[in-house]
Amino acid sequence: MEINLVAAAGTTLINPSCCFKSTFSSSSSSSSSSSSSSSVVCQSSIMHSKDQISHDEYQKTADWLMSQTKHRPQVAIICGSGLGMLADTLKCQDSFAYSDIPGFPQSTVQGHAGRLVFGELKGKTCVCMQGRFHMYEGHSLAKTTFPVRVFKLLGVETLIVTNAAGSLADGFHPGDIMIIKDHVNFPGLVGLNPLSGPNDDKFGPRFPAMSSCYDKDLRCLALDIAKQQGVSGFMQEGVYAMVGGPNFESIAEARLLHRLGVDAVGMSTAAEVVVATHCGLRVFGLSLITNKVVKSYEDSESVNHDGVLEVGRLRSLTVQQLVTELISRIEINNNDDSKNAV
Ligand SMILES: O=P(O)(O)O[C@@H]1C[C@H](O)[C@@H](CO)O1
Ligand code: HPA
Repeated sequence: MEINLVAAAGTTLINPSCCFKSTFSSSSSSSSSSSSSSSVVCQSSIMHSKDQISHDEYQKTADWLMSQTKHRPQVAIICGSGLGMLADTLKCQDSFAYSDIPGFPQSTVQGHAGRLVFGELKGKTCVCMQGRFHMYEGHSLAKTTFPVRVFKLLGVETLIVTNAAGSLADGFHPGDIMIIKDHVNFPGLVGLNPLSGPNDDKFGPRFPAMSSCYDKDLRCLALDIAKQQGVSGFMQEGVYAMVGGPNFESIAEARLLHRLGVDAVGMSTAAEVVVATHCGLRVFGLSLITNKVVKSYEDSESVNHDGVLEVGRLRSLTVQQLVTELISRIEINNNDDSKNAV
């Protein structure tokens, strides 16, 4: 399938205010003073002690979910912008609005429905986040990654992360699917890390290695599956960089990222993967390339979120078929962490 870059990426910037639901400020709604709203704005930039989440809080959410559904997931999927349809393939669904789940943050971005869906897929029990949390929404990094530790407590062994990303690599095109080989966690490099603060040894070590956080066997398996499904023509493998957003990159920033060896850039994923790797989850990651990042002052195109969502829709079936087949072939150890909670 050929994807028309110009049609897909569009040229009009959307008004960001229309993406924010009223739930954005609900955590501070008990006070209407300006200090309460500024505390929301500051959350993502500084690690406050109030950002710390105790083991009990993760456990309470996991216990609540286990009391509401009989599903005990082995695989968790986080859907990126425009990729929420991955949840629709689950059979025997139990689904929960994030607003009904104790302790869960709220999604505020268009293309992120804000539902947690449990169900069966090709003999595996899965849980799927239809919508993720980003630091630019004002969540602390601990909050953006909150579900990952809950998944661990539910007994999940494998985490599949998907995202929409802009490409920097010269041979990449909108509509390509990039298997994530590694990441550059820009917020983490300057100290904005979900693992900052006291380490919770029950989840993992103080200094976790990140040298093999994207499972090599799963990457090879995905490439094999792509070949079998006849889609290897637009499969890529590369390095994803997480930036804070919400603005897309300036040309100088794009050039910098390109020189650093980044293949695709987005505003999520790396923090989730750091937390998942810390607590011993096996990770597989996919970026759907939704646009080329503008690297030239002569280029008159610009990216916008509607264009990002549109490419998501155009490639949704391919991503769905690839992920479904991957899940069906994942080997499960059946470590029941929901019984032997960490
Ligand atoms: O949740 P992901 O990383 O897929 O979302 C990307 C980054 C921004 O949130 C948005 C920009 O269009 O898409
Ligand atoms: N930059 C950052 N995040 C993105 C992009 C981009 O070009 N496209 C989709 N998410």
